[in-house]
Amino acid sequence: MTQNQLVEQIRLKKSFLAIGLDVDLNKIPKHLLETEDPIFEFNKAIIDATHHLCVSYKPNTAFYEAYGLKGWKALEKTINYLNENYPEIFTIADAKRGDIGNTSTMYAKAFLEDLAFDSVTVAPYMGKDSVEPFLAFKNKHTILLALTSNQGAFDFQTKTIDGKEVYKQVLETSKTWDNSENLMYVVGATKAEYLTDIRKIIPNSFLLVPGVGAQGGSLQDVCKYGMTDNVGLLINSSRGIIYASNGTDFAEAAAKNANVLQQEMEAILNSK
Ligand SMILES: O=c1ccn([C@@H]2O[C@H](COP(=O)(O)O)[C@@H](O)[C@H]2O)c(=O)[nH]1
Repeated sequence: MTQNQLVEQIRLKKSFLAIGLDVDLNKIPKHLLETEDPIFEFNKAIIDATHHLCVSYKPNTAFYEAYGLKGWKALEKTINYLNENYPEIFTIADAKRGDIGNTSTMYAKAFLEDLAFDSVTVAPYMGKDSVEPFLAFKNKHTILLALTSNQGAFDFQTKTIDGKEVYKQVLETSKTWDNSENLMYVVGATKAEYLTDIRKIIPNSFLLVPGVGAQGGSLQDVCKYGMTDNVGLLINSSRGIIYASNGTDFAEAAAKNANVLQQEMEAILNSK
């Protein structure tokens, strides 16, 4: 999917919501555990109930890898279900990969070619030759960790080296890499006050913004400081939506919570 197609979907649905599919078998409704593939059944019900309210789904691969082969199969079924039934949805494999070049190429093939996600999250720590293999995939997107939502972001990302914060160096340097037009960036909703500075460096790039909901980030603040003429934001909420209920009404309850965020987004878009 191209970025223009993503913007079209945002305008059509009046939503820039990315729903996180972080499936924990200890948290899903008990009746699903009796089915052959509880993770997929959970995802399918959530997707069918919420697809009209969001433009993206973001499975965090940790929640699938933790269940071994069964988890990986459920991830494959989930992305195939999305690509077959809702091809207009922008899909994100939140895998946070990155390694020496030939290994990165294999990671990129796994998520962008074999599983056919639209995008994958990548850590910038190993630099240019670890990220460019992901950027080489046409009409696919590499979402680089810039300033993350967790407390540990202050350990390295905000530290100053040679007079500039590390996260700013990540943003500036990554713009010089081959196929950098395929880059998007992760910026945590809990760091909204940094967005003014971030937008000075990457005025038009799409940002994936996790941290609204369970982590306490503010949608209003993120939009105030980070929104562009093309919206430029994908706001992620995972636990706050998918675990709205652990009863038989779980999908309906998830849709209710997603609807609250979509309505807020619509109001913000209408006010621009
Ligand atoms: O800086 C980051 C980068 C990634 N994440 C991931 O996003 C979701 C957030 O889930 P919530 O339940 O809405 O808190 C999860 O998959 C994280 O691993 C992040 O939170 N912060």
